[in-house]
Amino acid sequence: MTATKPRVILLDIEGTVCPISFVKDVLFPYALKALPATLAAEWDSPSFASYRNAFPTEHSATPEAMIAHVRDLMSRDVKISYLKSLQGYLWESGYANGSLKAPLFPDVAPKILSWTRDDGIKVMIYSSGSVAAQKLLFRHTNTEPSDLTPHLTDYFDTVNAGPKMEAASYTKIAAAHADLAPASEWLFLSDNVKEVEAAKQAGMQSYVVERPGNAELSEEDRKKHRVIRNFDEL
Ligand SMILES: CSCCC(=O)C(=O)COP(=O)(O)O
Ligand SMILES: [Mg+2]
Repeated sequence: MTATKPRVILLDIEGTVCPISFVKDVLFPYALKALPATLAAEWDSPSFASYRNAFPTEHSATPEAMIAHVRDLMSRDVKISYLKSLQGYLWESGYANGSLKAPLFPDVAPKILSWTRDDGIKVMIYSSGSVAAQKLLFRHTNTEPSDLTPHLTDYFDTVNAGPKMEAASYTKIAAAHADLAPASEWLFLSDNVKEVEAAKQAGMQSYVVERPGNAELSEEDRKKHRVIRNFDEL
């Protein structure tokens, strides 16, 4: 474990609990494939209005304009909240019909279970993916049990917490559960060095997670931050 044993562990998703390739090569193509039929069926439906109205007007005047904009954003992996909300909506059917299942790294589910059951640690999620998308992913994993949501205390995204590279977002998250622990007893785990730096600035403990398929870390990153390859190292 860490110097001061954490009472809350805050987990990033992509590149930390599951491979980046699941997001880029499975989830993104699923959303792009589902988009035209979804827009054809639901363009004027009240239940789709919040997703459509969240887009800038120039990109939501017609289904074709929206499809072109979504394609462009996804090709550049832009993590903007109106895209993330729409993606979560498009993935619902895939998780429901079993064609999507989140491939967690093998150490992830056992550690979430032992942290919460044996160590009394609360586990929460902070991802650029929408809270709705986070819940879908953890409800439909490749592990046993498949649904890990009963073991997760809370979920944060760029809407309810703010950008992941800003210290203020981590301060806001810690403040939302100030009854559990001060920021110094939170541990944030992420593949993104800039996110780790922001969490540390906010007073949290934070380590870089190096998983297969992640971006290379520089020697400087390795000197500045503790790097783990597996949650069993904690
Ligand atoms: C919540 S599932 C989809 C993941 C996603 O869209 C994403 O952008 C993940 O980013 P993260 O902050 O978890 O690295
Ligand atoms: Mg990540």
